[in-house]
Amino acid sequence: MVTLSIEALRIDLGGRAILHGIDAEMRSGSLVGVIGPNGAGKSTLARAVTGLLRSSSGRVAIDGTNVRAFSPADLGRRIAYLPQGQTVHWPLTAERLVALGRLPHLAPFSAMARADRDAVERAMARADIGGLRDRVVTELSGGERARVLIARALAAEAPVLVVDEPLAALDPGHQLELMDLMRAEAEAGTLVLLILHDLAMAARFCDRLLLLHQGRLIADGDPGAVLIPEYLSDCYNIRAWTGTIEGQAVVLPIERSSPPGAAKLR
Ligand SMILES: Nc1ncnc2c1ncn2[C@@H]1O[C@H](COP(=O)(O)OP(=O)(O)OP(=O)(O)O)[C@@H](O)[C@H]1O
Repeated sequence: MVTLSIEALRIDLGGRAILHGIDAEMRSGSLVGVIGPNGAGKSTLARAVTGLLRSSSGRVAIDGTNVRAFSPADLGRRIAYLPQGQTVHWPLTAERLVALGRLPHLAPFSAMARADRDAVERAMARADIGGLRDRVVTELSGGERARVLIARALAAEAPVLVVDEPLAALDPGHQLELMDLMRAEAEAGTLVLLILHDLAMAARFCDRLLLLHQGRLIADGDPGAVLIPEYLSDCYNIRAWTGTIEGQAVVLPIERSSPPGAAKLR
């Protein structure tokens, strides 16, 4: 069981505040979605959680220890991170790329042990990329490569998994498969922090949503409590239909709504 605490976190970049005093606590076994419009600070939060950014004040801690206090390998065993829109420049096979996910577990210059090879196999099976094993990743389609990168993150078998907008390159079937996989990871005990633009997927699969807007945490709670007309209008400038179809939550943007106080164009 791990506890990830974001405590009064403030991040400044380029001389301005990007995140303003974010507070949230999360535990193993949950699928937490981070949503918010472009530029809200979602990726910045992911980079702070994974120890890549120094906070101006406040901190992110795992079980009480500041993430910035861990060595890279120690932190890599605790948090697996798949950044947004990752590109792969080296012509590695998919299997070799997934194996890179085991690096935090290896002593310098040492070969993978049986346990590492087993973890790579498990990750490839969970991401359903066994058929791509020997393919060169630079020759894969965008969606195939995205699934290989998910497998690399899974191979770390870290208790915390942070994935930044993984759905963009995937077709609808693979989007549902990926969300099922993230759900299964959470049910198996991982704390999954998932940055998402797709509000319907967020509503349907996440246990909890953090809604960011202009670097502030506007709402934190059940999807039903966060995806309400007031927040959707204030943060995204949209009016949306929310409801259920065949028992599944659906959020369907209908039209742009005017920002508060703005004159209507029509
Ligand atoms: N290194 C940087 N220096 C200055 N400003 C930055 C830097 N990185 C990000 N920002 C700014 O911080 C704000 C938040 O960026 P961030 O990437 O966290 O947003 P986001 O919510 O992930 O957006 P998107 O949905 O578009 O990916 C943006 O205004 C961005 O321009």
